[in-house]
Amino acid sequence: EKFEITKEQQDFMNVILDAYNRHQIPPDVAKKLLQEQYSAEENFLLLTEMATSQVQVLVEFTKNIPGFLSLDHEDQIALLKGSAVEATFLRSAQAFSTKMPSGHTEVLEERIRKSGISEEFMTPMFNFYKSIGELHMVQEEQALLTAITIMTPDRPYVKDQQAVERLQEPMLDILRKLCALHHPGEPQYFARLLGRLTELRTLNHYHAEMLTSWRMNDYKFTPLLCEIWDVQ
Ligand SMILES: CC(C)c1onc(-c2c(Cl)cccc2Cl)c1COc1ccc2cc(-c3cccc(C(=O)O)c3)sc2c1
Repeated sequence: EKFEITKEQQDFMNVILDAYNRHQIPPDVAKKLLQEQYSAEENFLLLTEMATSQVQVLVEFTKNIPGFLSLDHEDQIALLKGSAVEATFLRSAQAFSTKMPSGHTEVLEERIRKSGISEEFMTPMFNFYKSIGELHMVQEEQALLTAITIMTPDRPYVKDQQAVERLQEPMLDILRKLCALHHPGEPQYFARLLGRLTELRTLNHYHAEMLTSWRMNDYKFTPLLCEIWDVQ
């Protein structure tokens, strides 16, 4: 059956979902969103802490994606560096639409809007957050979409793209079946999810500009972010 999820696909899905739920931003870091001051510097520091913690979460989640650790080591790094911003956009978008307790969402939006990011990037960023929120993804879809984003074969410097494709394709097949299962009234839902992945790629470009303008204003990042984003 085209939409029947097989036993091994269900097992695979449970591994991804468990990893996705196990690795989260520590509550004390997320809680800080409510406590600290609202100056641009304070907001930037908080968001830097969130992004740094998020990258650590991303690395742990990625290591749990079946097959990732058997890839060429340099390709593992290339996939993480190539997907870090997109995965963080997905994760923070999901935090906006589902995870955050109500009230945190406005605080997070306020801090992002007042953290030295220029106006021109706010529109595409918050349009993306809105478009993710409107999808009402279930947890399995969120976890799988993040894993699929990480396992994108055509990232810069990936040598064995076929090996990455072989890991991404089975996840796309499970996602297609999950969409049919969880959104029976919307035959186009899977296509809409894939459309978000295309939108994510454009956000990479805006993010690179955000980094440049932060650096021009002498904002500092953590060593982990400098390494994964190739800055400084
Ligand atoms: C250095 C810093 C200023 C920065 O540079 N670019 C970006 C960025 C920005 Cl603005 C937007 C998208 C992507 C990136 Cl990369 C950032 C800040 O990134 C953030 C901002 C907010 C959140 C919320 C998270 C959140 C909440 C609850 C729960 C969870 C969870 O995973 O459980 C996550 S993560 C996270 C990471």
